[in-house]
Amino acid sequence: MSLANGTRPRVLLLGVIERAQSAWASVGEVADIVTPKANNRPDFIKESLSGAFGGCTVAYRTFESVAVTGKVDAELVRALPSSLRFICHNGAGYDQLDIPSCTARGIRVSNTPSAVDDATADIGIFLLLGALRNLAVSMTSLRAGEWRGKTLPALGHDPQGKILGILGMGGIGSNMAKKALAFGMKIRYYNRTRLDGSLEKEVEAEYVDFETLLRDSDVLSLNLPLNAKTRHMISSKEFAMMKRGITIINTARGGVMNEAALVDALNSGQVNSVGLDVYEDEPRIHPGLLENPRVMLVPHMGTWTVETMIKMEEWAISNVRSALESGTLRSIVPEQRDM
Ligand SMILES: O=CC(=O)O
Repeated sequence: MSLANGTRPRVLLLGVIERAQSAWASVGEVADIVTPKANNRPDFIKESLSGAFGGCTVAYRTFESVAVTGKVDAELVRALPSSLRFICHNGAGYDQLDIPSCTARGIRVSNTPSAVDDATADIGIFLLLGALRNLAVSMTSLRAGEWRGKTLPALGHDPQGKILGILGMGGIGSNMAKKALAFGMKIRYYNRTRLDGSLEKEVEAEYVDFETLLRDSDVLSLNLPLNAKTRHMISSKEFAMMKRGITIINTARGGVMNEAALVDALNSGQVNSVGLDVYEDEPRIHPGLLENPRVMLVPHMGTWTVETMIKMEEWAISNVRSALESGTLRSIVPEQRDM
């Protein structure tokens, strides 16, 4: 493939391709791959402004590349080469990217929506069962040679017959609903838009308003994207409306829930137990969560499986190919659908 002026297209690689080597090699056949030398944001910005990435039309980025570039915010977007037209993000959640800034610069962004559904819902179910059973402490005490611990852990709870409230019924939420049905849970959900009747039937879920979801749920699972509207959607006021002793699962993004308010709600007993894969300021974790035996913690590993990693990388790479070959994206983010 060559551009009108006879040169090969250039693709900027931000992060590492872990598994989908052959799919990535197919990009290398048609484009020159450029990788930054910088390993921190100031150096990356300097390198970019020096013209090192000039001519790149497409960038592929991973969630972890934020450690080098920082967030793709207005400042970073300004520093990117003026040739850049597409950013193909490997991940479902794209809150690391400031979409309005990308749109203003004419940069289209894609994510990898349904590729993550199974693995994320699986870790959601793992956290749900683990939090209901208070397994965090006994798993740690066993490894410390103390069997069930110095004091007996509190008895856990069964999922059967409990109401699982799903906040955000997209691909992950509905996948989780189907899996929770196998554990005998009753599903309620709240979503910006109600599912169509057949999908609602398939997941056997009852649509309720936000407040009813908070009031009725025995377990609440957060499955919605983080954006300006959803930041701190669950905070002190919402905890106060919940059933006393609720269990909360978050595999979405930490910022959807106010972590300091969560610690208070755990300390007061309003929230009985929590299962978390995501945190407000990763990799920092609120000490009140680390100290609390009723908190089950996983370090953002919802999609951390060989199969899902391959699916996600291949999906993101298919966006790179599509951008190079036809100037379109397979899965542009919803905010840019009209672009
Ligand atoms: O957190 C994982 C993802 O957004 O894909």
